[in-house]
Amino acid sequence: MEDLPGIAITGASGRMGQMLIKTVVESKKARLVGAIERKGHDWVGRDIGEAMGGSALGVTVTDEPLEAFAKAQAVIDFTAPAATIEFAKLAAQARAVHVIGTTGMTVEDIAQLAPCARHAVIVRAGNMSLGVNLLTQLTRKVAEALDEDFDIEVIEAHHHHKVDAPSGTALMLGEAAAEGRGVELNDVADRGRDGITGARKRGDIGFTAIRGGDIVGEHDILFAAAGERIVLRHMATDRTIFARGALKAALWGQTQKPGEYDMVDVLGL
Ligand SMILES: NC(=O)C1=CN([C@@H]2O[C@H](COP(=O)(O)OP(=O)(O)OC[C@H]3O[C@@H](n4cnc5c(N)ncnc54)[C@H](OP(=O)(O)O)[C@@H]3O)[C@@H](O)[C@H]2O)C=CC1
Ligand SMILES: O=C(O)C1=N[C@H](C(=O)O)C[C@H](O)C1
Repeated sequence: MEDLPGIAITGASGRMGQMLIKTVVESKKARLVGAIERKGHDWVGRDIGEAMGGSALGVTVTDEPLEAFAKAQAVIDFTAPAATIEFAKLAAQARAVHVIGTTGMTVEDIAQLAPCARHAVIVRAGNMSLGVNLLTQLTRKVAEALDEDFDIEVIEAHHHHKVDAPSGTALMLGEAAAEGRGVELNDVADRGRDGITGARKRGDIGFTAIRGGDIVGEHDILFAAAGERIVLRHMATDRTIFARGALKAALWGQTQKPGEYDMVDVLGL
């Protein structure tokens, strides 16, 4: 057991934080060594298992990330952009693999990860599931095969707590479609329509975000032309798919050189 890679989970009380803790505890390939919450959180100082309403797991929730990261071989982080940038610096200091599921990061945020990746492995993806990462490959292929007679729209739906839009997954799919077309997503993305928008611009890649109830995550890539439509779809019904992918990335990262990677690298797609 002591030989298994130790995993620390940030944002331990969050929807993904709790799912990750369960996934690591149930895994035979890793052990839970840290649970981190922010200063002032009422879980700090409590056993993480008990705080989650179950039996004790022998790991006390801490608000000292560096101490926790120093005991870990990997940090799995599904929190918020500002927190993730700070955690990246600390994970690099601790030479721990940093698996980042956090979405809503700007280009400037992402640029701040590069110096950290000189010292530690970073695996970052807007979606850690096998299905979505396979779908990015399919999206690229379909976009490559079709010309601009086919309008591309990415439509995503998530629960009403989600704070960022378009989702990280929608942006991954949009990037894949743009790559397939041989264009820069930034040049063609249409991210918000309201009022008199004018007719759709040929070659644009549109994004629509639906928010409601407890939808875990649904993504359609629509290729619409005169007289026909193709829809590629992924539907997540359980967050374990993201947690399992993140744990796989944490274990995969143990044997990699420092640098920035994504789930396509991890899954070998
Ligand atoms: N890549 C993927 O496969 C997936 C990515 N996600 C992404 O993961 C992230 C988290 O999602 P979810 O679990 O639903 O969100 P939650 O709001 O349930 O959890 C977020 C956690 O992060 C903590 N946190 C937020 N800001 C800070 C901070 N500045 N310092 C320390 N801790 C902080 C929160 O603490 P507090 O409650 O105190 O604010 C909370 O515990 C989102 O960006 C989401 O899009 C989600 C699912 C899959
Ligand atoms: O916030 C979520 O819940 C999810 N976020 C990720 C995203 O932004 O794409 C992944 C998944 O869809 C769930």
